[in-house]
Amino acid sequence: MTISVPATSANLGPGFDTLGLAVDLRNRVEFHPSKFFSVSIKGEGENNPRLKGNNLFISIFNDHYSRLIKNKQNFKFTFYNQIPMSRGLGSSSAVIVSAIASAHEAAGIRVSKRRILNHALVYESHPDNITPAVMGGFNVATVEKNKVFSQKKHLPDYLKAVVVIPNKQMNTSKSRTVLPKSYSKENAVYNLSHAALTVAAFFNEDWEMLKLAAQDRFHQKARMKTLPELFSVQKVAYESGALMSTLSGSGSTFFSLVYDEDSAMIANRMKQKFPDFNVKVLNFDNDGLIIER
Ligand SMILES: Nc1ncnc2c1ncn2[C@@H]1O[C@H](COP(=O)(O)OP(=O)(O)OP(=O)(O)O)[C@@H](O)[C@H]1O
Ligand SMILES: N[C@@H](CCO)C(=O)O
Repeated sequence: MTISVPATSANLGPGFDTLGLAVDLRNRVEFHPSKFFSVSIKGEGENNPRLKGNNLFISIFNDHYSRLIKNKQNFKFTFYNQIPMSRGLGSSSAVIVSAIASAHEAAGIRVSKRRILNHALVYESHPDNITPAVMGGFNVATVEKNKVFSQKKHLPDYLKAVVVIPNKQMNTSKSRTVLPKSYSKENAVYNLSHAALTVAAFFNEDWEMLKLAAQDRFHQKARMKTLPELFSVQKVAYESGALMSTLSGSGSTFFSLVYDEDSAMIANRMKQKFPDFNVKVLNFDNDGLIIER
């Protein structure tokens, strides 16, 4: 059985803990019953011995598998990881979603994407990464009574993502500690109106509106100050024609949405200006979680 889940870019400027989209960079896990438990990792994390033992995937898989089925069975897992860890591209969501989906598949239980998403909420309380990880596309999501309520918009293939990935990791829980404890009414209204405009611009495909809409007063500045080169990344992205350019999730990656025809030029400029950062042009992903039986 093979399960794969895409990377995600959350917040999208003003949509803190609310907006997110999926990009075509996937973590894939293959597994089958085996006499002995074993884990092998290829790609991101392959040189991290900690991941072979006490792995977030394995603990969530075990939680669900033991809940779903009485018989104990060992599995051989092979991970093919493309999503860099703690860089704001939803690596933890991909692991959480793939572990829950894998446990259900291993137990022979078919379950809807919506159920998987609601289970994922137990491990990541904000829905902005887990929702696009499961559903694909652009999503607006909220949580009520421990359930995710979301709306999805497919993203057209004439748009691309340019991601600039610094070497520096930014752990989400640590990156949340630099945020203000409260916001003024003025700033709350600013973010509310800009997030609403961002959603409307995505659904109406008014891409030129995004640059104005995607401005934020909640989280970006405080986080970008911990890696000040990110201010230059955003400036160069906009000067080069990006339609929106925002801190991806809790950082450290910077995400830009661009027209396909501009993507190579914008990526090349980023590579020249920021030679120490990893620059990638990615397609958007409209599939989310994929289960191959
Ligand atoms: N491939 C993986 N295998 C096992 N655990 C992983 C894997 N990828 C990520 N993790 C776990 O998720 C943690 C990273 O989560 P964190 O929320 O800090 O970053 P992120 O999800 O990449 O960023 P963001 O939520 O801002 O998009 C890692 O420290 C590790 O515990
Ligand atoms: N909304 C989350 C995304 C990262 O998981 C944050 O900004 O902390």
